[in-house]
Amino acid sequence: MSRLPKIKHVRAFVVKNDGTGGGADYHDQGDGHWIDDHIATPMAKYPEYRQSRRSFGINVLGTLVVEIEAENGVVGFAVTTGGEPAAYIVEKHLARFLEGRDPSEVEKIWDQMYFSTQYYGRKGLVVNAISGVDLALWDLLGRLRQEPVFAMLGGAVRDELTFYATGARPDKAKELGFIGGKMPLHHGPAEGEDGLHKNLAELEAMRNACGDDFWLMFDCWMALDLNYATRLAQEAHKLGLKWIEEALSPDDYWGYQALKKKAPKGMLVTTGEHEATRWGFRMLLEMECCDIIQPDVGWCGGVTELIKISAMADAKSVLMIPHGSSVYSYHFVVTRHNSPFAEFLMMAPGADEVVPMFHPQLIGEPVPVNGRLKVPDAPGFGVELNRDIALHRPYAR
Ligand SMILES: C[C@H](O)[C@H](O)CC(=O)C(=O)O
Ligand SMILES: [Mg+2]
Repeated sequence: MSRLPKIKHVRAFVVKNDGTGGGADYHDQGDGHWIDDHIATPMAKYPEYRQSRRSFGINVLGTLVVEIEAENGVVGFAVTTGGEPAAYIVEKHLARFLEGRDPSEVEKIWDQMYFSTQYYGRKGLVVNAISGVDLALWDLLGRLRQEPVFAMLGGAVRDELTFYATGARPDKAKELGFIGGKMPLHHGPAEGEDGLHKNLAELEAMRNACGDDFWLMFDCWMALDLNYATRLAQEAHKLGLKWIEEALSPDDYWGYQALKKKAPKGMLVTTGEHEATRWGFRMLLEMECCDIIQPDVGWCGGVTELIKISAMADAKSVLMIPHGSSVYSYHFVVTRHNSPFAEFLMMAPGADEVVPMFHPQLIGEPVPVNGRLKVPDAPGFGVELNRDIALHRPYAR
């Protein structure tokens, strides 16, 4: 019988971007930021949506903040994306499966959240909302038990995390001590041979700047077709590209299966950032679609689901390197042998300095120094919600 206080209240907030950065909705940045500068996307076949991802609405959702308060006043929280529609789902649908319940019932609560929404959910926004609640629940549990989340997950298997950086300046990432640099792909199939050559020229410039041993990767953000991805992989292999990421639509399991067979020997095929749940990842793993899966713990179903996804990958000797998600990833990665390094998203506009990934929403968000980080051992995820930001609760009950 658990001695924990019961859950009293679940609250969902949205955050107005005050212009200092998108926080969990990291694509919600101002003009001139590298993350919105002519990046290849599935929408780039329409010239009017090619230059900026904000032009087609990449930032419409915004951040979701979930708070879960226990009867003794202790509050756990999490931030992810999903904004107002996710806040609606949390308050109007999911909260009922938590309020009045024992916070240690993570499995039962997850199961009820997922199967009660399955008829309109399964992936995307609804699983984002479930992930936010699940992360807030793990944060609350950690605070009630006075343990960091990584300890509740079985404990750290290494002393510190090692990071690669995602951003437009791998040369700067190298100077800052990262083990590799993942570059956004700037040109997709609609920009033809000229675009392909520009992509390769950028890679070559970074290879020359970074030297032969530094990892360089391309993030293709679902923008390519199989033919283009295969050509890019073959040409980029000559320049030592380590992996080609999310080249195709997340729904095209067959395409990924073919790409993995066609990619040059030694080049890794990675994907999964926009995949969700154990069932989605089972498809990627059983169809042998990739060498590394990249679930985002704030989108794939939270920690409770990532435990299952990670175990499946481990059994198949596939690495699991989560996408972004700051502390929510770090607490998981440090506990798993098949997650030997982590991603750090460079949120400085020029990708040339290390700033907190979810700024300004978290207080105490740790950042890598010299490409390394010891995961803080404060209770829960070890961060606090910045209450100076404009929080708004649209569906208060
Ligand atoms: C750089 C990518 O287009 C995207 O914004 C981030 C991402 O996919 C990743 O960090 O991985
Ligand atoms: Mg990516």
